[in-house]
Amino acid sequence: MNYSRHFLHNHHLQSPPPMATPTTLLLRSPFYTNPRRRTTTIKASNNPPPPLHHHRRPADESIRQEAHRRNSTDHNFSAKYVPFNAHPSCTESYSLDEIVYRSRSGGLLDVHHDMEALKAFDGTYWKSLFDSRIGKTTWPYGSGVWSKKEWVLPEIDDDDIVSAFEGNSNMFWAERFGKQLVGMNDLWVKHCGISHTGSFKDLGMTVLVSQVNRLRKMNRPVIGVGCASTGDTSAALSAYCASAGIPSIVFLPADKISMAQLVQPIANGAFVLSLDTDFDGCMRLVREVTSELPIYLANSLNSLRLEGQKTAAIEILQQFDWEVPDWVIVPGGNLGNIYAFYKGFHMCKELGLVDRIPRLVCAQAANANPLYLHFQSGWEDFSPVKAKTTFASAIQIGDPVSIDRAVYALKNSNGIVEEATEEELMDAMAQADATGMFICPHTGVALTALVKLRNSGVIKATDRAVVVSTAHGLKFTQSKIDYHSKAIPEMGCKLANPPVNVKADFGSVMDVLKKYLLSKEVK
Ligand SMILES: Cc1ncc(COP(=O)(O)O)c(C=O)c1O
Ligand SMILES: N[C@@H](CCOP(=O)(O)O)C(=O)O
Repeated sequence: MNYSRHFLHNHHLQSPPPMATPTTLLLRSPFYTNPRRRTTTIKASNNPPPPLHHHRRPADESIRQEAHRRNSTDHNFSAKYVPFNAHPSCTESYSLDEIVYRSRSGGLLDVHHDMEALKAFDGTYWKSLFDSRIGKTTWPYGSGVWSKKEWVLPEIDDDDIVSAFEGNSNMFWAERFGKQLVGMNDLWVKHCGISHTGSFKDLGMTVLVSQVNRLRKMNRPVIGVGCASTGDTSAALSAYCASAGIPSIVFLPADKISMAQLVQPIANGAFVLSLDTDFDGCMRLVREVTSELPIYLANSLNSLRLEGQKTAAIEILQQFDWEVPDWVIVPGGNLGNIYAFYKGFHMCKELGLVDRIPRLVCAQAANANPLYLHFQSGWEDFSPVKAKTTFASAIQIGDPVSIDRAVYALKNSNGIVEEATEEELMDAMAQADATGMFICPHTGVALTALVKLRNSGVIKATDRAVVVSTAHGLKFTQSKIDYHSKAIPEMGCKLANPPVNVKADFGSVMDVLKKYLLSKEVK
C-alpha cells in the first residue's frame, strides 16, 4: 500500500501536520496503520503541503459509520484502573471493561494510561495532532474531549462514543474585571459552563456514558446509570443517557438545587428521586444502591469521569498556544475536578507538551469548606463537615468523595485552598456580570479566591491566571434575582441593579433618563 497517499487521502483531518524537514520525513502515525508497520517513510519538501480536499463520505454513510470505517483503534495505546496513588510495587489493576469503583482496600481508583506507548510520540507530535482536530466535525474529534481520545479512552470504538461535541469552550479575556478589580492584564475565564447541559460535567459524562454504551453492547449487567447530584452531574448524566437510549436514575436532595437544574433530568426522561436529605446523604444512598442493583455509578468516585474532565486543562494550554499560565482557580465541592485539572496538566508535562504545570487554587464556599479547613490545619486532620446552605449550591458538599485526590493535586502543584463567604461570592458574581459575564455563584467563589490572593500579593499583577467558570449563569438566575432585588437577609447587595418602575409618560421617562445619564457623565 502507498502509505503516503492512503494517509493524505483519508486522514488529513486527524493527523498532525508533517514536521518540516527538507528531505525525507519519518512519520509515525499511531492511528491509521498497523502498529507492527507503524514506522513509515514518506517524501516531504520544504514547501507547505498543497491544500487537502476532504472527500465527502457516501450519502448513505453517517459520520459515525465513517469513523468506524477508518478503524481508528489500530494502535497500541491502553488504559486500566489501578489503586489511586498506590506504591509502585502494587500490581492490582482492572480492565476498564470491569465494573469496579474501589480498590481491594476500599480506596479510590485511577485510570492509568500506558505512558510508555504514549511517549513513543514526542510533545510536538501530540500538540500538532490535538491542534489539527479543533473545530472539525469529524466523528468523534469535533469534541474537545474526544480530540484527545488517545489520552482519554484509547481503546473504545469510535462507534460506541456518545458525544455532543462538548468541550472546546471559550476562554474569555476578563479585561475589565482584570484591570478594575484585581489590577491584572492577563486574567482569563475559561467558560466551561457554556456547554451542552450548561456545566463542565459534560466533559466527564461523555466518557462515562460512552463506556457504559460499550459495556451494554458487551452484554455486561448494566440496566441503568445512576448518580447523586447537586444538579449539574444529574443534568449531564440524563442528557447523555437520553442521547444513547440508556435509562438514567438521579438522586437529588429535595429543595437544594435550582429549578433550571431540576427540570433538566425531568425533560431528558431520567427517573428522578427527590430525597429528603442533602447531597452527602444522596451520595451514601446511591453508593449502597449501585452495589445491589445493575445500576452503574456515574459519580466522580468513578474515575472514568475524571478522564474527560482533565481535558479542560489540556484545552487551557492549547488555547494559550501551549504556554503555561501561572495560576488556575477551580471551585471545589466533591473534589474530583481539582484532581482532574492536575492530571491533565501533569500528563502534558510528562509527555513533553509543556515544561511545567500551573499552581492550582481550589476555592470553596465558607458554608461548605472541609478542604479549606484541612488545608488550614496544614493537611493534619481531615474531618467532613455538615455543609450549610450556600448560593453556590452545586458545591454544597461536606464529605467529598475525592478528598485524597484533591490533597494529592494541591500538594503536587504547590496549590492553595481559599474560601468565600456568601456575601463575597455574590458580590464577585455581580461584579463579573457587570463587566460582561453572566456567571454562576460557583465562579463567584473562584473569583473571590482570586481577589483574596491578589490582595495578599500571592498572585502578582503580572501573572497570568485562569478562573474556571463551571456552570452557566442561566442555571442560577434565582440567586441573581434575589441579589438584584436586595432580597437577601443580612447582605448589603451593594451592586444590586434593580429595574426602575416608571410611569408610562414622556415626562417621567425623560426625568429618569436625564438623572441616569448625569450619573454616568464622564467627569
Ligand atoms: C457548577 C459546579 N462547580 C463546581 C463543582 C465542583 O466540582 P467538584 O465536585 O469536582 O469539586 C461542581 C460540582 O461539584 C459544580 O456543579
Ligand atoms: N456538583 C456535582 C456534585 C456531584 O459530584 P460528582 O463529583 O459526582 O460530579 C453535581 O452537580 O452533582
